[in-house]
Amino acid sequence: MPSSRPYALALVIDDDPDILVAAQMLLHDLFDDVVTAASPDAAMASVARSPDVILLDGNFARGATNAAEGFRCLDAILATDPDAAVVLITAHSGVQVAVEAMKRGATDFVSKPWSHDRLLTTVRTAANLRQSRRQLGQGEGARSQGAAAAPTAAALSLLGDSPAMRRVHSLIARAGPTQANVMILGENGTGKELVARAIHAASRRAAAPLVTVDLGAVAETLFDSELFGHVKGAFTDARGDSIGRLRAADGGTLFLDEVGNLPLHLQPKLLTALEQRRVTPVGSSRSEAIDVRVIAATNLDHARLADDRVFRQDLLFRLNTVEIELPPLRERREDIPALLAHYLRHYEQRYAAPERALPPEVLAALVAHDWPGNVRALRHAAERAVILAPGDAYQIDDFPLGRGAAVAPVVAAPPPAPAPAGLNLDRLERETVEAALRKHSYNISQAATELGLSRFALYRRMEKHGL
Ligand SMILES: Nc1ncnc2c1ncn2[C@@H]1O[C@H](COP(=O)(O)OP(=O)(O)OP(=O)(O)O)[C@@H](O)[C@H]1O
Repeated sequence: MPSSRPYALALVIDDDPDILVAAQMLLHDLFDDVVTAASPDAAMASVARSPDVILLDGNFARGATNAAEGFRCLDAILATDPDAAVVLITAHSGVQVAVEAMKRGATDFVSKPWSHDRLLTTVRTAANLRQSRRQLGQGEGARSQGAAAAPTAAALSLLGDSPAMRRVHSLIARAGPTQANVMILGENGTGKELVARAIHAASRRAAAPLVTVDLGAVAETLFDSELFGHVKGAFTDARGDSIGRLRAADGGTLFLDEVGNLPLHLQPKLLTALEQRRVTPVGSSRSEAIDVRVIAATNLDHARLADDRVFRQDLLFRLNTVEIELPPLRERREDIPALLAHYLRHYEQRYAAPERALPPEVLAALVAHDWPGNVRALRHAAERAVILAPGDAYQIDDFPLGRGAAVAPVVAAPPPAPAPAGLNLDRLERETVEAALRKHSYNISQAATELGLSRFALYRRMEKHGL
């Protein structure tokens, strides 16, 4: 029976047994299997199993702080598997270590001690990136050729041939190679992050890192340190220097996800850093120059963004030199067949399931569905159908479209299958999550707040229930 966890394998390489146990427990919800290794040498056999993500400690020798061993291991991993998503663990390291790791091809970094949500978000982003690299067949070649080869490949992963998507592709092709800041607007799940990646890949910065900050997930109290970094001793937990996301993106692209969630009183700090192109780490008296191109994304619509009680217009002006709007899927239904075909084939291969037919009346009902969760929901629905479909052809009730969902009258959606006995708690959870999502029109941040969950925890539950 295929598992409902989103990823297959994580590898954690660290000489501290406590870290290995903690990471194993934490990652277990996301990965079918979490394997550990206490040294780089011991890890290489597991690297050959193509983990979705590799967490790698920088230092193994006693007292070492320059991450030399970690870098050697990173090089060896990328030589074996150029698509590997490696997240470097940078405890007590100087800020240069994180920068150097990203330059050498690490996907991201986390500092010890980590917050659980932060680690899970980083790991998940890294695993998704690996998945898209593999889907694109990108490897060392594409990464080092950077701007020349990557744009077409990255743009290819953005499916859809509707007039709206053609406009999006054309804007990516035109704005990508420039230095212009780009603002991407669209409901949750419409593909804003994919567009950000495609723009970065089409830019002259493609060989440098794309660093993401989810402004919906950064705690207000950690905002300064997360964005601008801190120096050792700046506050109680600051046991080493931390580079901060803006400097980590130096030379590359900074992706400000959910920028509309940034509280009004913190917006001037971001604006100042972007205007002056300098950041001052917490606890430091010296500012540092940064060279970043900014891509921002939000699910706020134009009207909300234009309201200066929600968003400072001077910050908006700095961010939206070019604006790319991703319409909801219900306004570009002609893209649905290609997306369905792609994700059904994708999950059939992933789960070694038979390639089933999609009868025209089922396709018609899926095209007529309103998809309030947009492409993300369609993708999850395809995965559930691949796992659950009993026959040779897909039926409409193999797809979890949600109670009360708008489905074409041609084929009425049957009521959802009753929950198996003994799983009532599961059913209640699903219904509650679904109700919160509908109440907030699939605005993930608002639904998460109402449910008392982090955005990440809500995503996990959506994935679990195929919402
Ligand atoms: N045009 C597309 N072609 C193929 N897959 C897509 C497309 N658009 C979105 N997806 C898939 O849908 C999912 C959600 O996309 P993405 O994370 O880019 O959306 P988002 O708008 O950034 O969402 P959120 O606002 O909730 O963070 C991803 O799995 C992505 O691969």
